[in-house]
Amino acid sequence: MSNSNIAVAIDGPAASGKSTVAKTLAKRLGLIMVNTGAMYRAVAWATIQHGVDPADSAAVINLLDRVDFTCGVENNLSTVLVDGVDLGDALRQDAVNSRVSKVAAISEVRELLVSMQRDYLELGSVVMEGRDIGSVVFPNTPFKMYIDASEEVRRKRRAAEGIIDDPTARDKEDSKRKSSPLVIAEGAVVIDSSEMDVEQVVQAALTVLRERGASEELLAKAN
Ligand SMILES: Nc1ncnc2c1ncn2[C@@H]1O[C@H](COP(=O)(O)OP(=O)(O)O)[C@@H](O)[C@H]1O
Ligand SMILES: Nc1ccn([C@@H]2O[C@H](COP(=O)(O)OP(=O)(O)O)[C@@H](O)[C@H]2O)c(=O)n1
Repeated sequence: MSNSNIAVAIDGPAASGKSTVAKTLAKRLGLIMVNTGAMYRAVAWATIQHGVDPADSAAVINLLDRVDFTCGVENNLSTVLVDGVDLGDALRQDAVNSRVSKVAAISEVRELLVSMQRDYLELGSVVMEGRDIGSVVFPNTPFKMYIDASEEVRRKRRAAEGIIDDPTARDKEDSKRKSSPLVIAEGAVVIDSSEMDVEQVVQAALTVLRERGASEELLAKAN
């Protein structure tokens, strides 16, 4: 890593609880929380906006040159602007859910977004969540976790949010891609959150940081 900022990498399948834990951990430790799924969702959203078939790689790659994707931070949370607009909850809509795996399978899309994700470390220490953070974005960080939960629990958690999305169906579609599929990164600690509440998962994550040598100064903030 280029400076003393640290990266906490949190990966796992859809609706396993990654964003919830990443947000809580980042808030307690005063770190920037980066939601990388929102960036892939932003590209999927742009394909809708511009009438581009998300399965047409050449057309999606061409779109990357025509649309401006800007990542930033607001209140210690990552933001993504598409041609200057923060899309907020529109990124969680059904049409985005059904397109996002297709754009995420395109290597050029991943290269652009991975480079924007790495740039966050210039701004400060981060808790970053996604599918390939420990394996591709920050393979050298010691702070790696894979948050899992059973299919049944994940379906129930997403349904409780009132969102039309079958997280396990999207995972199956994601698993078909050749570049950067979801894997348990080398050295990642697996936390099965099926039977845990949010606080228990956060405590398990803090234990990983402690055991992997995070500074006392950082850990003291969590108390
Ligand atoms: N340990 C947990 N116990 C119960 N519900 C949880 C837990 N972690 C997350 N949730 C809930 O499950 C849903 C999905 O969590 P989220 O953090 O969005 O998952 P992901 O980022 O992995 O897709 C949210 O409604 C969240 O409040
Ligand atoms: N690092 C990442 C993050 C998300 N993604 C893609 O983006 C989609 C949406 O990610 P997300 O994190 O918003 O999804 P949820 O886990 O919230 O359902 C995933 O299904 C993947 O197709 C990815 O390929 N790599």
